[in-house]
Amino acid sequence: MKTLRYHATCGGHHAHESPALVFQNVALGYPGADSSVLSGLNLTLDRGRSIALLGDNGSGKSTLLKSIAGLLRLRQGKISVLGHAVGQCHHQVAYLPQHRDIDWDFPISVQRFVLTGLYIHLGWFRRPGRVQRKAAAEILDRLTLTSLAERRINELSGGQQQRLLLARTLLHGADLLLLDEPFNAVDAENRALVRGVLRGLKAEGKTLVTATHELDFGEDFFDARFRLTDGSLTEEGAP
Ligand SMILES: Nc1ncnc2c1ncn2[C@@H]1O[C@H](COP(=O)(O)OP(=O)(O)OP(=O)(O)O)[C@@H](O)[C@H]1O
Repeated sequence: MKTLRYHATCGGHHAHESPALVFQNVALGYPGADSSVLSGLNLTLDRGRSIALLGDNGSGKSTLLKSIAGLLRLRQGKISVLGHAVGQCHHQVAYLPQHRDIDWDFPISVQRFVLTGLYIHLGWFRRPGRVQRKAAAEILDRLTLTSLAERRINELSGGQQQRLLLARTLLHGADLLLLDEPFNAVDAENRALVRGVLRGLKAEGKTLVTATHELDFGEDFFDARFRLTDGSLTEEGAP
């Protein structure tokens, strides 16, 4: 699968040498709420690594991913993403939201939905060109969605919609991928497919942060596992 490359990067001389992620004493929460969901977060993640975020419902996995994606204002501390302040590197950071966070009744076809993965590169008004359409078609094919390309997104099953979210995330062509439960509603047959795609990303040297309930990825997929409990983050198995 070919990855699209864009001139617009959040480069800078030393940016490519910096870790994928650095959290320094970060606290996260929502406007209007007195208490933070997570606090005292410290983490350094090197490029090319793949980590799991584990934790019960409501423990803050999505909140943590949203903060890295620049969707949540920090209450305290600092997050650096690929050597830049959080929110400055959207070209290189792709976020796969939870299935429930998407308005599936929005009237858009599968094909057009996938192409929204290019929004950050094209803006609202530039149309995708031939190369980009070809890349989108390849990704749909890889996720066995080609036959559904003209369908409305609300005509898909939950598992097909989940693969569609992954397709859009892949088209973004980012170096850092934030995946919020990418196996949600994916059936057994397609699990192998999704697993293969994620393994491919890892082999390409992408950095992956995956919120998951299940360790359905195979033994060696994650380089480290972090658990969110009682508002803090601890590495499992770390001394
Ligand atoms: N938009 C919001 N406004 C206020 N509070 C929120 C918002 N989104 C999440 N929360 C709260 O933040 C806490 C963490 O939620 P979050 O969705 O990050 O957990 P999670 O670990 O991803 O859970 P799940 O496994 O159910 O997806 C919960 O107490 C939740 O109620």
